[in-house]
Amino acid sequence: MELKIENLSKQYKKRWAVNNFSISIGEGVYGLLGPNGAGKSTLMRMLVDILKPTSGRVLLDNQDIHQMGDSYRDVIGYLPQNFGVYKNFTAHRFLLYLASLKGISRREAEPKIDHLLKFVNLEEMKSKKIHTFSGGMKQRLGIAQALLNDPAILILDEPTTGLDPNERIRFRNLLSELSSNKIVLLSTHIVSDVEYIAKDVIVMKKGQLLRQAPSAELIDEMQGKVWKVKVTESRLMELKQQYVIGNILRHKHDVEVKIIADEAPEPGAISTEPDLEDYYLYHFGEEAIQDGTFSA
Ligand SMILES: Nc1ncnc2c1ncn2[C@@H]1O[C@H](COP(=O)(O)OP(=O)(O)OP(=O)(O)O)[C@@H](O)[C@H]1O
Repeated sequence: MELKIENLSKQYKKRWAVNNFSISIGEGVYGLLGPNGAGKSTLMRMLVDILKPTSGRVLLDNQDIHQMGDSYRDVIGYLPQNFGVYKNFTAHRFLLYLASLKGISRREAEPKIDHLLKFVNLEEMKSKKIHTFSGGMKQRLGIAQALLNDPAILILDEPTTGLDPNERIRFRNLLSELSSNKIVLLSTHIVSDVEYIAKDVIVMKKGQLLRQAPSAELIDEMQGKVWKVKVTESRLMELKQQYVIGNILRHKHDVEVKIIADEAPEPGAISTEPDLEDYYLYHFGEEAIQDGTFSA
């Protein structure tokens, strides 16, 4: 199975939300990474064929998805970013309702719903109303609804929003269980969501593709660009004006700071092992800090 995006663009008035974007993905988990406004949601909405591209096309095994119509919708599962749920429905009734919208009969849906609720660890919530659910539970219910038609392609728009660290880990494990014979594309601006589980990280900047590569390859590009220095608070203030700063550790008498820079920022700077956050910081700098990329 191959999903091929060819020169896809979307223009809103004068702004290009997605600009000449081309990638090709096969089975496995792919992480679409980029700051707020990079164009991730717009790209995903075109991928599920609910938004018409200004130009370009998407092919599934060489067939144009727009021309495939319902036969494409049958193989797609989608979790939109603002996943509205019917608060007064129980989890069971909600899934039954969505199954009927997807053309699945009640007889077929009932065992599937039980299976999915078990899979997303919501068995005990089956008869509970959705307004009693935590953010993480709602997201997991969102995954369950996206899986109702046993889709071969799963598109998840910021699925970890609002999840606490435990729920995040549970969610990641759930995804890696799913991915063996599916194409799973998930968008996020949280680096740690995709660092370990994604086959490839697809980095998006201002509507364009910056890179598609395994995270190890992106990390490797950062060798020799990540530094640790110990400085005073006042020197730190100066460094902040000049460099992209990573983690700051405050000790009793000094401050240990991670700096992303092509060359040693200070005479005593020690070169350290990079990670994917460093790659992201290198390319998105302050933007990454402001949009909460490192808050998780
Ligand atoms: N319906 C619309 N009309 C006009 N501009 C839009 C519309 N939808 C998105 N945009 C603009 O297109 C750009 C890309 O938005 P998009 O929502 O795709 O980004 P994103 O990477 O998903 O960011 P976020 O994580 O904040 O949702 C933004 O500048 C946004 O303001």
